[in-house]
Amino acid sequence: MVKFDRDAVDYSLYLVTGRELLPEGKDYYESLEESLKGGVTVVQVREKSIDTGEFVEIARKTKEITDKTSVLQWACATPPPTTKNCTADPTDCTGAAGLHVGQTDMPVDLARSLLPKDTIVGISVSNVKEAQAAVDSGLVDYVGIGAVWWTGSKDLKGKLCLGIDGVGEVLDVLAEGEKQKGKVIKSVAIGGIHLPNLPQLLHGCPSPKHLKSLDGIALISDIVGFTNPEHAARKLRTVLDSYHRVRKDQGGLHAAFGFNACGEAGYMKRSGKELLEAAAGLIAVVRESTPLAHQITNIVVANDSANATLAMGGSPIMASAEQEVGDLSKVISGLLINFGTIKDRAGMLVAGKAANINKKPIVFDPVAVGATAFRRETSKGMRPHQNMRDPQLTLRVAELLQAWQPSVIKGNAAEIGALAESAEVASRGVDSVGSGFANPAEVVKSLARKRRCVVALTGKEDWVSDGQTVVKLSNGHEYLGVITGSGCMTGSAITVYTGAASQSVKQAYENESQIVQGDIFAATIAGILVINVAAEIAAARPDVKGPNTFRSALIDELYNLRADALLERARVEVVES
Ligand SMILES: Nc1ncnc2c1ncn2[C@@H]1O[C@H](COP(=O)(O)OP(=O)(O)O)[C@@H](O)[C@H]1O
Ligand SMILES: Cc1ncsc1CCOP(=O)(O)O
Repeated sequence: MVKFDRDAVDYSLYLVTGRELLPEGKDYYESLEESLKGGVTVVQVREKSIDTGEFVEIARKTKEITDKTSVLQWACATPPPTTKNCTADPTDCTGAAGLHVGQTDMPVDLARSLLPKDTIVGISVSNVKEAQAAVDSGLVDYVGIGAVWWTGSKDLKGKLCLGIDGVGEVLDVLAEGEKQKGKVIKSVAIGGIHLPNLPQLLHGCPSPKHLKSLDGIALISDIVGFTNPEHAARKLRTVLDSYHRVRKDQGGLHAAFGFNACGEAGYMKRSGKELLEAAAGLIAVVRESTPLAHQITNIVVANDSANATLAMGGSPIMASAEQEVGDLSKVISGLLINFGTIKDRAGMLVAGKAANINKKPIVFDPVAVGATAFRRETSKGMRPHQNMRDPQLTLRVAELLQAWQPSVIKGNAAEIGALAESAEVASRGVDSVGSGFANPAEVVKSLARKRRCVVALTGKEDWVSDGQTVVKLSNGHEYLGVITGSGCMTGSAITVYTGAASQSVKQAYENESQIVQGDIFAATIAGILVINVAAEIAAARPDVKGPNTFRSALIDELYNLRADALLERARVEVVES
């Protein structure tokens, strides 16, 4: 048996066996050896429908193979060996280092009483209640949290998929347990995890309250299902290793968010002046790179948003058909998803997923999200639908924020209030009413932490946070409040600027695990400032007599705007960092 320290087990890439998923002609033991070469760190023998004798034989042979490496192997409690040649302890007859039990398998207290002292015991949990029971038992070393997403590898028996938010909630239960009992419970996520959605999981999984992260991922099909499992495991390893490297390099909250605000140097606190300089610097980047801003927006503002995008130096493409947005995603710089008239739900879901996979920033503008239950539910997420098999159907009904990870959420007070589940600010249709939040800095900061993205709250003053720093921006003109679509244009501007920021950093600092790169925070500030400073200049023009002439002048001034004007006029105040 491989010697191991129970507390120092490397759970990072946990392979669950699934012989039924092997490609035709691929031998199980050959596949196993190859996946170990690719960097698997734990193997669990999972056999659900064979006799005990066969189970024991497979588990023993598997162990012979893992024993040639430093990888640990454990057995699965099902089927429990019951033949007279075996004790009821599956690890005893297979030599496994650990035992994994499901909720309907051998109870953990019984397993513990049968097992040698040093055996590792893990249990599957699919909700907060089961996680709490695992903590309360004080008997488990780790939990398998899942299913995260729909999977064909296990009958979920009607249980809800957790989604990334659900994984975070479970991790918070473990973190609370650790605080109270002083016992660390390790965790792996499982179910529907594949190479393309791994960065999304890693980005979103730190728990919202305690920022506790996963210790690893467990998979069947994304390793076993390939003819070259070594290559499959190696690719997963690259993402995992890069994630851990970034966390180590950058430390703290920002690394947990996965945003690379400052390149390899990691997160740096910046003054208002530094942030303004970074934002103003992006004006030239936009003009030089003409970022392609894909916008799924509403019929009311589409024309103004497209013209504003061009005037800023971007290139707009308004496209919402679900059949084309995936393809488009490969060539765009950034994506805007504007709720607006909320008709293109399928397009929004497909485009967002594709943008995450292609590492393009997504700006989410939840227009009037508080106005109707339909909008609220569409933005927030109804997990049951994620169980549905047909991916198209899943995409049509699954909810946006469960389906993809935004880089920026931008909204007025009513919209941000609705997403933050605050009753402080009411909405009237698409507008916000009342005097706003008593503490807007706290609102944007906590929503940024909860949603793991930059949050911008617009209005007379704008508040922007990346979950750590909060800035207040005090430019603009009241005319912006009396033309339609100024908020939507701000969304387009943020898309242009985040797109440019992300694409400009790509060559310089490649990181496999990050969902998006670039100075998303400064780019969000830039997008807001560009609209507001151009508005001030436009409103002061002698030819501007009211909202309609202002609207045309605004496009002109966006076209004429130079970095100097931003540096001179913009008022950026760091209120918290
Ligand atoms: N009274 C105002 N004074 C200055 N700027 C404003 C004012 N109202 C809105 N803005 C600016 O106009 C843009 C749109 O904001 P807002 O009106 O909050 O969006 P929405 O159109 O989504 O309700 C933002 O850039 C914001 O800073
Ligand atoms: C065993 C198990 N438990 C929850 S989901 C699952 C199956 C995971 O398989 P895949 O990685 O192929 O989605």
